[in-house]
Amino acid sequence: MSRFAIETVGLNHHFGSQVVVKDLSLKVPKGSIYGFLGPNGAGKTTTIKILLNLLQSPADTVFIFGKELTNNRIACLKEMGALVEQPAIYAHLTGKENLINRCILLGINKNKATEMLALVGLTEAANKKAGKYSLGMKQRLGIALALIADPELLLLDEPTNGLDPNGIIEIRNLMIELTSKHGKTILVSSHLLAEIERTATHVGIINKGALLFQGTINELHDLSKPSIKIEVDDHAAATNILSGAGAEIINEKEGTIHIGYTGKADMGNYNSLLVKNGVTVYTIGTEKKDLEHLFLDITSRN
Ligand SMILES: Nc1ncnc2c1ncn2[C@@H]1O[C@H](COP(=O)(O)OP(=O)(O)OP(=O)(O)O)[C@@H](O)[C@H]1O
Repeated sequence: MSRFAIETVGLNHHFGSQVVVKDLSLKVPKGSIYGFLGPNGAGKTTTIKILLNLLQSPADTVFIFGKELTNNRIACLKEMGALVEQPAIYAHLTGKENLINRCILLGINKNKATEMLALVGLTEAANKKAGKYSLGMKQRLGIALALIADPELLLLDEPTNGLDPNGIIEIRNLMIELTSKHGKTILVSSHLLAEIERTATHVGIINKGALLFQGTINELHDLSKPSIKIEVDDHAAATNILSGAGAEIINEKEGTIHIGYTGKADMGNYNSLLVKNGVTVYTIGTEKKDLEHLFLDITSRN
């Protein structure tokens, strides 16, 4: 059995002469929340549509739980639930009726509707017309619809787009619950790293259809080069002393200096050197580039 819920092997896709997905090899581990990141137009939605077989792919390029997609279309689709673009919701029906409707279509026991409403936190709004739902509630109903046939894998295309901070937190918590309590695997796309940084266990970053980074969220964190931030009473004197000692000055202003990190021992040495030379050190510590900047750095490379 494959340890990946999704694996693509050198996947390509083009619209006319525009190459939209370029030699893409995704590896989405089972049980992960995989943040599929990239700026607008990077090729995320196109990739998700390929995974769902809504767009064609060549044989032996897409594998869902180890099964080749084009030869096992139905078996693969049974493993997947998806929310791509707007959820297909009947506005004149209640949330519950929307779910019951889907149960009837799929030949699933209607009780599943109540279970799904509870899972996505819509029990109290079950009998309200879906057209009157807030955007966040509509997204949650969309996720409930995607989950109704109990798929192992959920593909969510920018599910927090347009939501307020509360709505974002609700979707975030729902994703964590679905993986931790229900053993699902989730691929969630976003153009904002900050939005999925706290939930994703793994990250794939694409731009112009090409994969620029793939790994765990910790591996992404490790990529950001740390610096040492020092707060002092006299930054001009401190800068002289530090550069004289060979430190790489990254920037300095109003009592704060950033220098390149070269190890813990050096940090101690810089501290005593400053103190010995009459500079008061208020704080000294390491600081990492925040992930949003790292994301911008990575995506501006190609
Ligand atoms: N049906 C289509 N026909 C022609 N070009 C398309 C089609 N669908 C998408 N594209 C183009 O493919 C590129 C990738 O689009 P895609 O929607 O996959 O990007 P995305 O990463 O999901 O972006 P966004 O975050 O804006 O949704 C874009 O340049 C887009 O204009």
